[in-house]
Amino acid sequence: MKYNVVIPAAGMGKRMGIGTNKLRISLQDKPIIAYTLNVFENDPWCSSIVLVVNEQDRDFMEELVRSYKFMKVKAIVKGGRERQESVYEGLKRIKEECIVLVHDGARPFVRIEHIQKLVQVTSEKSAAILAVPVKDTIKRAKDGIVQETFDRSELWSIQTPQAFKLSLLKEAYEKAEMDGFTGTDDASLVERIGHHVEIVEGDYNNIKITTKEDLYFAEAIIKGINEK
Ligand SMILES: Nc1ccn([C@@H]2O[C@H](COP(=O)(O)OP(=O)(O)OP(=O)(O)O)[C@@H](O)[C@H]2O)c(=O)n1
Ligand SMILES: C[C@](O)(CO)[C@H](O)COP(=O)(O)O
Repeated sequence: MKYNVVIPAAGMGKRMGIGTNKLRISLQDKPIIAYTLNVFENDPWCSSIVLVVNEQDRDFMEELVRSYKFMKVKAIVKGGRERQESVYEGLKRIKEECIVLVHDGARPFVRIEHIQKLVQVTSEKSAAILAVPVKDTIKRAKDGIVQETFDRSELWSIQTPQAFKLSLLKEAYEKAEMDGFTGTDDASLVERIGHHVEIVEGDYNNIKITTKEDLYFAEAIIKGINEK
């Protein structure tokens, strides 16, 4: 079963606070983005990768793709100001109907078995996302006062990849642009045009590297993988 993937990597890593794109940070001598690309390069189901970058990082990313021999990277595309714009630019490069995945460059530890499970579900249902059950109790608060406590058994922490039939995702992106809607993930754009999105359970190691403490978790995950 084949798919193409768009990898948004054009962020500025503001919450990391190092003044440069966090995806350039090395974990054990390899940049974060190289871990992410490596997963898809090694998945036989992945046909091609569209990598979305910002102009400041273009030379770095091109050199990285060359030196690590990421042969599946077929296009390196200029991103936008928000993640949603970057993904949209990437999607425009994929023309033929297919299953398309969107995966954050900042999630380097996704596993091939979960990607393939996601693709299988998408081939039947057209839209599916990786997620893990929420472990904390989640409350909604206003001005520091709790308003409600959610039923945790219904809550999921949403990850990427998120997978869709290409025409469905493009329709959702076009509609969002027309309506000026911004979501924090790709599935929310598909949900709002009335399409069901399936949850596929992944694992807790598929973290998004967002803030400095995530770098410690990332090192621990790499150590754990190497010890297996
Ligand atoms: N304009 C943007 C913003 C984000 N991303 C990418 O989307 C993914 C998830 O975004 P996030 O973790 O929020 O990354 P940043 O935007 O870099 O971080 P911050 O929000 O802290 O600035 C990352 O791989 C990031 O590079 C992107 O391609 N284009
Ligand atoms: C898409 C996402 O990974 C889902 O968890 C996430 O929402 C993208 O990044 P964010 O900027 O931290 O929301």
